[in-house]
Amino acid sequence: MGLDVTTLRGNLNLKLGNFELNSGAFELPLEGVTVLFGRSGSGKSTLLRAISGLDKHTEGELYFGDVCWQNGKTALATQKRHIGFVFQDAALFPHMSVRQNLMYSVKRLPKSVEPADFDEIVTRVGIADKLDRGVNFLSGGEKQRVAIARALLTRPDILCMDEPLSALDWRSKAEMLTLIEDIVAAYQVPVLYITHAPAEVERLANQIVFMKDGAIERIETLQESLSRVDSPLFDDEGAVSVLQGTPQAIEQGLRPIQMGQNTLWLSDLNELKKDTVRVRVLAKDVSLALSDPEQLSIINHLPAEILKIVPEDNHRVLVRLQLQDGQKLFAEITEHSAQRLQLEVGTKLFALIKSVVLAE
Ligand SMILES: Nc1ncnc2c1ncn2[C@@H]1O[C@H](COP(=O)(O)OP(=O)(O)OP(=O)(O)O)[C@@H](O)[C@H]1O
Repeated sequence: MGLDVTTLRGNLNLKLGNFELNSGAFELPLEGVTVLFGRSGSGKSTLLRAISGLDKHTEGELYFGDVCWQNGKTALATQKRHIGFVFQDAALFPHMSVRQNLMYSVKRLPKSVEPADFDEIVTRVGIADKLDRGVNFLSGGEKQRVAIARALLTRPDILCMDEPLSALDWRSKAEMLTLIEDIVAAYQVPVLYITHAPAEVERLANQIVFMKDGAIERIETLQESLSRVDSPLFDDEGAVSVLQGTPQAIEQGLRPIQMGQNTLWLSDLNELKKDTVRVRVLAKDVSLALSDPEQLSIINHLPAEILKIVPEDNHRVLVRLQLQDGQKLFAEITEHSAQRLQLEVGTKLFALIKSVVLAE
């Protein structure tokens, strides 16, 4: 990440039974976490297999920076692409200990690749005290940690994760999300991440590859995709905004999150180790007032300006707002309220936020 972002570009085709992957030409700067998102059967796993060279029927072309990975039917072998894999079921050797599983892949590294720092990785991933345990005696979350450590030990240029959290309970999911953020920051390894869960996308994604019927439909940043009123990331809870801010020390039993000159107050007091956090706000939890409602019990009220007003079904309207620091927020209000407040593009007002949670 940072200065030298490698771009993955190509156009891949792969036929599997009745299914055809025809990605279309794409150019993907590998920075942070790239989520592959789409309905079941849209071809996310197939695209990941084609990118990784795991299917020898892949055709088309693919370049990792200047290095050619696929040219027609000629493909660079998967092990020469320096990719780390983490799948839904950790895929460990069941009769080996954690350490043996890890060493198995370290020993098979090409001589040209220097193994990563074993102790540092197992400590960061949280398995240093489990190295001599048989993997059958690990929980689902622990197995996934081993799979992540195994992948990191090979110093991958890309980490591919195919629904890595889908078999875990909510608590393990939350811990793993924190771990994934941590390893992306610590090792600067770009991640290709498949998930169905919008909450995981909101928490992790820098950019999103939307897949549909075996093709890449579009590639967008998280904020671009959340700015569309028909974003595929919105489920039955409706439109969602993700705001970014800097956590401050707890004050009066609340956690202030600084966003430019304004502050959001969270009731979540868990320790936050990061400089920047993402918070999630449902549009239906945001209402609007023309004057600063200081007397209200709602603590979060931010000055905002209307960018767009979009009529929805059920006599409701979606109002796109810009906050003072430039971040965008959706409010969903009734048509009646919109008329009563005489809202129009450019109106300056206050967004009252009933509920804010950390994205996870
Ligand atoms: N080896 C195979 N032979 C035949 N068809 C296959 C094979 N592998 C996958 N398919 C089919 O290709 C289509 C795309 O599958 P893929 O797993 O890429 O989708 P996906 O978007 O990852 O779905 P999900 O979210 O359910 O995992 C599916 O219809 C699947 O049944």
